[in-house]
Amino acid sequence: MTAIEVQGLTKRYGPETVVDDLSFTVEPGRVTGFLGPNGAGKSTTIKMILGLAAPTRGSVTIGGRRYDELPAPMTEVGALLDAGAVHGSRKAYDHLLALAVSNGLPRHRVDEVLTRTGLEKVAGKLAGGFSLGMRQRLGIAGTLLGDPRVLIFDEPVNGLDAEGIRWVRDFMRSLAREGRAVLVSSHLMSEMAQTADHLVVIGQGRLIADTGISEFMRAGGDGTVLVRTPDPGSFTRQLAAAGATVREGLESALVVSGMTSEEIGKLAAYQGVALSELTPQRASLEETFMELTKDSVEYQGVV
Ligand SMILES: Nc1ncnc2c1ncn2[C@@H]1O[C@H](COP(=O)(O)OP(=O)(O)OP(=O)(O)O)[C@@H](O)[C@H]1O
Repeated sequence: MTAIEVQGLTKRYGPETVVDDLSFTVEPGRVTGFLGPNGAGKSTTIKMILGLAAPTRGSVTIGGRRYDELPAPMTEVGALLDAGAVHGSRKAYDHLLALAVSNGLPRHRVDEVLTRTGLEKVAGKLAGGFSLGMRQRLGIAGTLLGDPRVLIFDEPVNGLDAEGIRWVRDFMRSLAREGRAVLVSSHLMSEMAQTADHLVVIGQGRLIADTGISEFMRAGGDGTVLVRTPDPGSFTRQLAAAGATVREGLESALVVSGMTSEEIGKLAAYQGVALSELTPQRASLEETFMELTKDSVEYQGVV
């Protein structure tokens, strides 16, 4: 069953339409990256999924029901919007216990989620003394208390160091491997490249792309092929005769468009030309993302 279904979702604040007729689904068993530049409407969408903001139009359901129709929300969806939202004067264990008890969840879940997030040794310490990475783990532990099938994380790696980022990434992937639906928002494509299986990209509240990560990577190819050969001059003429367009790249490399790497390889073999490199060029994911969203960035930098 589709875990999260967003249909025609629209949110206006006064005259501003911050989420504009957005439709997408979040499926179980994969990490869906929810990407968009700052101000694109990601947080507002997540708030509507969680019933924290009312849609102006459209609907969003979790497992077929609106959030406010879920009898025990924490057993169906876990969400972390702001890892800082923890009482600093509470011990990690007590923070989780309070959450569990107030939601009618059994105490043993507290120990289970502490172990799962590697916090068992610091369970008795005050959350106020935690590093950002530890607070993030504590926040994630809280989302797991009800063992939900759907998890939502809003910019979970913001401000974390490399080790913290790696931990969060691996953790999201392990949750998806268990068959859970994981929705993770980010304004950084590079974060998503290593975490997400699927991407939903928005800009100015509108859907820009809803695609598998590998399709997104393929779309990033700009279609050129980098070729190196000891005699670039004569191979350039042969390529041009075969219909390709060739320009000179760095260090006498040839940047060829209009032919695939396979066709170029065959031509070289046919002509008896030695190649020392034959590499299809791809724009980086970050470049593809910037290109896709450039028209929808709220405030363009002025150079
Ligand atoms: N309660 C509100 N009242 C008025 N405008 C709001 C409100 N909440 C958000 N907005 C506006 O809606 C737009 C989208 O904000 P939102 O926080 O959803 O974007 P975002 O994609 O999550 O970006 P960020 O990563 O910067 O949080 C912004 O222009 C923001 O100023």
